[in-house]
Amino acid sequence: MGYAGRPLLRDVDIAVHRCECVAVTGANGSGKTTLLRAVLGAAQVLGGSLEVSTPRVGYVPQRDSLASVVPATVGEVVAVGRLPLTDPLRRLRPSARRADREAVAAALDLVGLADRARTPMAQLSGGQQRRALVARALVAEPELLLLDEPTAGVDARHQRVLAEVLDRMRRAGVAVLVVTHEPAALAGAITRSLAVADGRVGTVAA
Ligand SMILES: Nc1ncnc2c1ncn2[C@@H]1O[C@H](COP(=O)(O)OP(=O)(O)OP(=O)(O)O)[C@@H](O)[C@H]1O
Repeated sequence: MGYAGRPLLRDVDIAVHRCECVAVTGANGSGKTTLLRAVLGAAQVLGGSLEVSTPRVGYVPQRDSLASVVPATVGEVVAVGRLPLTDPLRRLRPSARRADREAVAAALDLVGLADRARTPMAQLSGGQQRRALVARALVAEPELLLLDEPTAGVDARHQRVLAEVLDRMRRAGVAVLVVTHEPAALAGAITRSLAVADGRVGTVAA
């Protein structure tokens, strides 16, 4: 896996199954984000094969500079997460629109931003923006959830909430792959750990 034909990670042999929450740790620049981006098709798979067995993929990016500069409210940013679920014709139906609204409200409530739906995204703090991006991934009702440092800049209380949410999703059958520098914060959810170093992905003993 890599960029512009140059490999960053070699001999990657991993599988993430339903009901698992797999943590990926490693030094800055080791290739953790690249691993997630390869799953999304945004980094190159230069050899071998990569199979994603569901179209329902939720993604919490490490940074989303666009989300914080476009003049959109928190509710609108989170609602974008529903788009893959709804074809344009379905979205015209009041019942579908109501389901979308309810999903957005429930996800905002879960991440503690229920009262911020109408606030411009750019007016949220860094940690609040990360929580909104988590909500955006949740409303997609993902079967595979990819998160890139979701606890960075998030206070202890909301880190605990996130760990509970991830654990609940995992138990409900979601496959979770989370890049983190703070595995202790998500210990309640993580079932297995991988470490990226020297261009390779290794298993971390439990
Ligand atoms: N789009 C890109 N094109 C070329 N090289 C890139 C691209 N994105 C990242 N890289 C390089 O790939 C390497 C790994 O980056 P990556 O973002 O995967 O690291 P990381 O392990 O997630 O780091 P961090 O802990 O700092 O987030 C870095 O040297 C980076 O400069």
